[in-house]
Amino acid sequence: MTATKGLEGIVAASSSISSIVDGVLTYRGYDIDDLAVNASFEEVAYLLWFGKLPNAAELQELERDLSEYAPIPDSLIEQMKLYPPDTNTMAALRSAVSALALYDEEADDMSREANERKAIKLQAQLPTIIAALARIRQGEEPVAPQAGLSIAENFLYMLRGEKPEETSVKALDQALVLHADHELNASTFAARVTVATLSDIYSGVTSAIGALKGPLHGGANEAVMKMLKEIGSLDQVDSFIQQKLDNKDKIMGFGHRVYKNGDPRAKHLQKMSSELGEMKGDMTLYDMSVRIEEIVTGQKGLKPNVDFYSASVYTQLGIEHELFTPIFAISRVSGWAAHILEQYENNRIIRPRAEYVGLTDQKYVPLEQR
Ligand SMILES: CC(=O)SCCNC(=O)CCNC(=O)[C@H](O)C(C)(C)COP(=O)(O)OP(=O)(O)OC[C@H]1O[C@@H](n2cnc3c(N)ncnc32)[C@H](O)[C@@H]1OP(=O)(O)O
Ligand SMILES: O=C([O-])CC(=O)C(=O)O
Repeated sequence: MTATKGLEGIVAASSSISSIVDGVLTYRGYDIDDLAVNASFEEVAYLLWFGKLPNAAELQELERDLSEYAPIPDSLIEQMKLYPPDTNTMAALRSAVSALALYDEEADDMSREANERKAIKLQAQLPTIIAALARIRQGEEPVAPQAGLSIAENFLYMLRGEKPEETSVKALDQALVLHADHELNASTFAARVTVATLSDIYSGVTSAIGALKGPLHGGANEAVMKMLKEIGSLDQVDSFIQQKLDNKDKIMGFGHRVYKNGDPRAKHLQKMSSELGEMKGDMTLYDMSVRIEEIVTGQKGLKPNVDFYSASVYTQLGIEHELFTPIFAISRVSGWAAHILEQYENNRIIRPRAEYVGLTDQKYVPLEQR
């Protein structure tokens, strides 16, 4: 038995949700380039969960359910107020989502119907939790979700306490579409491993949030913004990046396990970053990002992934970097839930083997002789 480090190239599940073939990403057979410019995030969530695009009545019903489930229990808000003020937002989100299960009477109901309902509840409640965590951290009262708003609009509304302008809503909605699912990425795999024991959907999503938090995965978008802040200005980019490359440090937001010729989502985020910069009349972050890309791609052949330009996009939307990875979770919970439902439908416990490389033939030595 020989292990493959990082399971590279191992096909560990069959799935009909999303695919990456020759650098083309599709959700249920629809090219991400098509969905990114045409579909709303709610349509995409429906597509991932139910395998087809919704008709008008189906979409309306989903939007109504999302609005109905968006409020979170008052006692959960009180609990979140007790979290230490400087807590990492992903750690707080992980705890709050785990706690959410305690308030759901059907948390352990394993029927398909109940699990679909819980998928919609989780999708509806994650934005409410994240906006509440952000406001609590600022010393402000959480703003309750407003019925009838899209997920993107409601999130920005709950965050800011006032209705956002159309351009921001559109940009965030498109970013949510782009992040919704991605085959067997680390957090989705974590979710599938967890629920393959027939544990509940909340356990699966809590595991996934833990996996998404790391800087090699979803946490990279926050790391990119920290790097841009540390660099500070366009004229500092060359020396900063060169030093990192010389030290063999990783440049966050670059590289990918599957895409070697570029992440198809990155170009949409780059375009958005440029457009938002132009609208704000400040191209600094965009120009810095483009220069970083020129150097890293030029010298290492590494291309930006989905996390690279999302950092400047979210900053241009006035969002603080502590919320970048949680926003990724707002989108990706749609994909996690789709994979969890798929795993339950055709389940077998996920239990691979390990190649043992430790000591052998050891004999027990009594404590007093050690
Ligand atoms: C949503 C997402 O999860 S997208 C990914 C987000 N993560 C990041 O942006 C973090 C930075 N990137 C990385 O750490 C990696 O590219 C990963 C984790 C995305 C993929 O990892 P792997 O498939 O294991 O690639 P691996 O680390 O083996 O990289 C291959 C080579 O490229 C180098 N490399 C990969 N990414 C980078 C990078 N961002 N900066 C500098 N060098 C890099 C590696 O050091 C390695 O070099 P070597 O062969 O000389 O040792
Ligand atoms: O697929 C991966 O390994 C990481 C990624 O891009 C994602 O989860 O969107």
